[in-house]
Amino acid sequence: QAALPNVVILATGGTIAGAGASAINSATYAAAKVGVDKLIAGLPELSKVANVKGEQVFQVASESLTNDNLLTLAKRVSALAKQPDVDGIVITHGTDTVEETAYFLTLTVHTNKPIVMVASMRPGTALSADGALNLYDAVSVAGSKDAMGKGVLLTMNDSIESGRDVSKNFNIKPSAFVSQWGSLGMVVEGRNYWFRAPVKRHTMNSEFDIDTITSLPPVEIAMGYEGVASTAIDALGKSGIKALIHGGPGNGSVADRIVPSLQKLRADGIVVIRSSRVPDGFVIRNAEQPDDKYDWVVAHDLRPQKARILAMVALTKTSDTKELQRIFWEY
Ligand SMILES: NC(=O)C[C@H](N)C(=O)O
Repeated sequence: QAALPNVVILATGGTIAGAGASAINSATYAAAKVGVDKLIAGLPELSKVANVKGEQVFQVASESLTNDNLLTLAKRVSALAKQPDVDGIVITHGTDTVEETAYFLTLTVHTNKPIVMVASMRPGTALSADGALNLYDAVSVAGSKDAMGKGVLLTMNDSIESGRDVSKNFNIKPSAFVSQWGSLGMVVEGRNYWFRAPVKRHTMNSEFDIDTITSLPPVEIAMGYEGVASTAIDALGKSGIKALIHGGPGNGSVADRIVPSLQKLRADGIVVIRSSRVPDGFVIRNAEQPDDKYDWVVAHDLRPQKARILAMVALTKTSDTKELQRIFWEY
């Protein structure tokens, strides 16, 4: 229909494509079972808001996605966004790592067209399944002119979240996704209500471009906790990584006994990035640890898993720690 926007749904699996043995199975089910054509056929309401086409990119639970999957997906999104007959793109995804993929696309895809991630906490076979409405909302947001230029978005539970800020903060409830700086808006009955816009660099304003990225450097995460030993950090230091994210407690603090191991990594040319495992807040440079003296980078407000995504992308351009710190402030 000429009056409606053209939206492509890229399907990657997850619980939104999941199936359980019975309707009471809201938590026990197999993810990534239902194909995109069946998802679209099961939701005839989509044809009222957009001309929808589906493409099955992967069929996996999101905890099993790889760096290669990220590159494949982002390159496909970038190619579609360049097509004049595509107005918006929806990506169905598992909830476990959707925040990581959303941030990767935010950093690397150069487009103003809406890119909307969507997921569900319950499989479509369960009572009160949340996937159908979430998908309807995603398609309607992806087809909206007012969603352009706002970076990669996520629609879950009536909310429109920033792909940069959003995190999974609860592992069962449909209200699982929260952005510490607030939702961008809400989508209700196919209409968008906006309250904020992102200020960090994204999509069109990013210095990174998926069309020129062919591989991602290995970056790993080590957590901090009471009684932590240096075993994991020492082993990772010998594994060929280019950067290590330290997910420390509190303000991204680091146990005294771990500091020499992190200094050894830095002396060996590995970038050390100090982040916090606390869900909200941000890490301040030279508070807790002398980052200038040790030549460490701080992850600003990014949780360890998001800091890893930015580190991989940034390292495709530079390993200069001053530049990396600038990038962590700006994105
Ligand atoms: N709700 C979900 O989608 C969880 C699932 N493990 C996934 O991330 O694929």
